[in-house]
Formats: sequence, C-alpha cells, structure tokens
Amino acid sequence: MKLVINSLSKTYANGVHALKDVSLTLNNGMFGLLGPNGAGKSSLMRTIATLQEADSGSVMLDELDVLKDKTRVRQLLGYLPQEFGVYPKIPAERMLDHIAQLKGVGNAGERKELVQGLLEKVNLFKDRKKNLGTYSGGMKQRFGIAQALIGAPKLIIVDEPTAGLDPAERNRFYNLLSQLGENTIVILSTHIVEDVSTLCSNFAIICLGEVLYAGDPETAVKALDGKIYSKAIDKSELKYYNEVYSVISTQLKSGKLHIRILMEHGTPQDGFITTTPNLEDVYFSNIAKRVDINTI
Ligand SMILES: Nc1ncnc2c1ncn2[C@@H]1O[C@H](COP(=O)(O)OP(=O)(O)OP(=O)(O)O)[C@@H](O)[C@H]1O
Repeated sequence: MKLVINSLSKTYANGVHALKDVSLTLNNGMFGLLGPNGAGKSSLMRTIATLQEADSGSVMLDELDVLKDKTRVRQLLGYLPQEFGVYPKIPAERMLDHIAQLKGVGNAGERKELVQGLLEKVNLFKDRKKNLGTYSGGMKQRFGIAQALIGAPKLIIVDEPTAGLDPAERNRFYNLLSQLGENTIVILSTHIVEDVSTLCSNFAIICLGEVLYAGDPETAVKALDGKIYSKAIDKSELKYYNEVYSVISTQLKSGKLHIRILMEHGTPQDGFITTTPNLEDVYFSNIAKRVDINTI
C-alpha cells in the first residue's frame, strides 16, 4: 500500500497554522513522524484518521481518497490516539470483545479467538480479567494497540505511544510495534528520536507545521558525516559559542556543558573535536533552522 499526502494545509479557528503545505509519501513499514511539541503531528494524524478536516490538499491511500471516502478509510484504519479513555470497571477481555463486535465481527466464536490472539500478542493474556482501571500506563498502551489491531487494519496510526512509559515498558512496546510494520503502513508520531532510530525505516521531521526533512535514518545520518563537532564548555561560555557557531545541542554532564555544533563548511577553531553523527544531530540541526533549540 502507499499513502500519498499532497499539499495538506490546516489553519484552526484561532489562527494557528498547524499544517503548511505538507507533502509526504509513505510505503508499507514503520514511518516515524518526529517533531517538537506543537509541531503539527497530531493535526496531521487526526486528518489522516478522518477525525478532522483539512483546508486544502489531498491524502490518497492507493486509489482511496482519504479525505472524501471516510467510511471506507475507517474500515482499513487502526488508530491509537495520544490520549484515550478506558472504562475503568471493565476487564480488557470484555472490552476487546465489545470493540470487535462494533467493528463487525458478529460470530461469538470467531470473536473469542480474535480477542485471545490479540491479548497474547500484546502480552496481556494473564491480565485479561483485570479491570482496565487497574492497568499501568504501559499496559494501557498495549491494550490500545490491541484495540487498534482489530479488523486487520492496513493503515495503523499511533500518536506518541511511548510518552510516559518506563524503559522496560518502552522496550516491550517497541517489540510489539516492530512486528506490525511489514504488510501495513504504520505511522508513529513521537518527539523521542530513539523511537525513530529503533523502529522506523523512514521518517519525517516536522516543525511549526512544515516538513523539514523526509527520508531514511541511515542516509540522513550519513549526510552529516564529518560535519558534527563537540566540546565541553563552561555554561558561561555558551553565549559566545552560540554567536560564533551553529550549536545544535547542549547537554549538561557533571557540571560541564557538552555542546555539538554543525559545520556545513570548513573546520572549527576553539579546540572542537570531530564526532560521529547520530539521528539526534539530524533532528536538532533541522529544528535549529526554525526554532531556538535552547527553548525546546
Ligand atoms: N483544536 C485546536 N484548535 C486550535 N489550535 C490547535 C488545535 N489543535 C492543535 N492546535 C494547535 O496547532 C498546533 C499543532 O498542534 P498539534 O497538536 O498538531 O502538535 P503536535 O506536534 O501533535 O504536538 P504535541 O507533541 O505537543 O502533541 C499547536 O500550536 C496547537 O496549539
């Protein structure tokens, strides 16, 4: 399958221009949508999920016009929103059975098999009788994926699913997501660069409603080879370095500020050492073109 987003724009009633001429092409596999808070990631996902209208542009899923043929899209879609409520007094198993019924799985035996399979897949089988209100954040997210998978969707959208998860739960969630991507398009929105480097074969960086970069992580990192330098400085020196260099990230370690700079041409003075680029450098060097990275 192929999802082609062409010149999508959206301005909210309050005047916020949340999507500016967004164009992207997504194939089967995991696609990461990376951007800081307020970048427009949720706006884009809600539009693709047929939950809100765009002002202009088009979204095509193969031959299907996503913005027009909403009912058909919803039949092909699995969606895990950023925040979703659960009925606290209902066990996971019963809730999944109910959702499967709503999605049109009428046969009780078929439903039982489907629900059991999903619970096993997301590692909640032993907790299936527990009320959803007693689930931890990670268990809720895994439940969220199970409900999104009902109906064998061809397009799966997950909006910041790892926010707030501890490292073990995040890993469990990564493992789960990485099994989904092969025959489906999975769009994963996140502001965590590691999510993209771990999971995604392709990604885009979006900031202030605009696509700043789209491609595969390896090529993106390779393009920065020999251009990233680092140095430990005193905090008081940051102003100087900000004025002289393109500082793309700062990190405090044992009282010293470790800065990384991008040199498009030439080599820096001041005792910088050359360093191996990573996806975070790709992210910050793109974002730094639009916003002050010290504020994000
Ligand atoms: N319903 C709305 N009405 C008005 N403005 C909105 C609405 N939804 C989002 N916005 C604004 O649109 C911009 C993009 O928001 P969006 O939620 O799409 O970003 P995001 O990248 O998902 O951010 P986050 O990572 O914080 O969830 C922000 O400035 C936000 O305040």
